[in-house]
Amino acid sequence: MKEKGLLIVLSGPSGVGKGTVRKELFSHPNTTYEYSISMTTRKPREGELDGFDYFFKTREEFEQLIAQDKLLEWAEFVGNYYGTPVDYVRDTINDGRDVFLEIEVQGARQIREKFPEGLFIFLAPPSLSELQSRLVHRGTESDSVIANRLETARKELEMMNLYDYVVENDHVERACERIHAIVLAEHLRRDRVEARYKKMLEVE
Ligand SMILES: Nc1nc2c(ncn2[C@@H]2O[C@H](COP(=O)(O)OP(=O)(O)O)[C@@H](O)[C@H]2O)c(=O)[nH]1
Ligand SMILES: Nc1ncnc2c1ncn2[C@@H]1O[C@H](COP(=O)(O)OP(=O)(O)O)[C@@H](O)[C@H]1O
Repeated sequence: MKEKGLLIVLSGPSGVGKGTVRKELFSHPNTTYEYSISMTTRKPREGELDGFDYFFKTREEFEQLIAQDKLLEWAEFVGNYYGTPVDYVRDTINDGRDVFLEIEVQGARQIREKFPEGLFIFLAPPSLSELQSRLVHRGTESDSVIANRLETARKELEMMNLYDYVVENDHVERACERIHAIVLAEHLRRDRVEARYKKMLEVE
């Protein structure tokens, strides 16, 4: 039977740099993971494309996806729905390829419960003040949305201990190298466990 791919979940507070790190990871031709494009009811930002950055949906369409069980997880984050298409994730993993999700912490928690064999990586800011300054400098949200996201971020940081790894996003390239190293180590670990298990079965 074909060995399954890994489900890699990158999460962390808003503004920590998840999107930036993910784009950097996927800008390298040697990145072998497949990025799962999420569904959202958020309006596209300038330059964002449907089917590339997100699948942009109306609230009615999204609620229908929930009702039809088409989402591996979903969450309402600062007034909008976000969710992961279950078929894409299942088919890709079953085909032996690694899937990479970049999602907020409520969704990551749901996946941890449904799919504990996933690899959970928390992207952490160097400090809360650096997190605030990243949100302000990004300039995509109003002051009230930033205040709301920062308040949420404080609670999100408390969930760090539920993850397999914490990666500090001090420099984007360094954070990417750490993520690559973690995925590689996890593959080696799983291969070793698998080989050992097969060997034990042979002996008995
Ligand atoms: N639960 C969940 N969160 C998602 C999904 N896709 C994106 N997100 C998260 O939703 C949050 C808001 O995303 P977005 O509006 O693009 O803003 P930004 O990432 O803060 O620039 C971020 O924390 C994303 O990681 C998803 O499929 N499920
Ligand atoms: N390592 C880093 N050092 C400095 N700024 C960063 C770093 N990573 C991301 N940023 C900046 O922080 C802001 C938030 O990053 P973003 O990727 O949108 O965060 P998230 O997806 O977690 O909400 C952006 O302006 C981005 O350019």
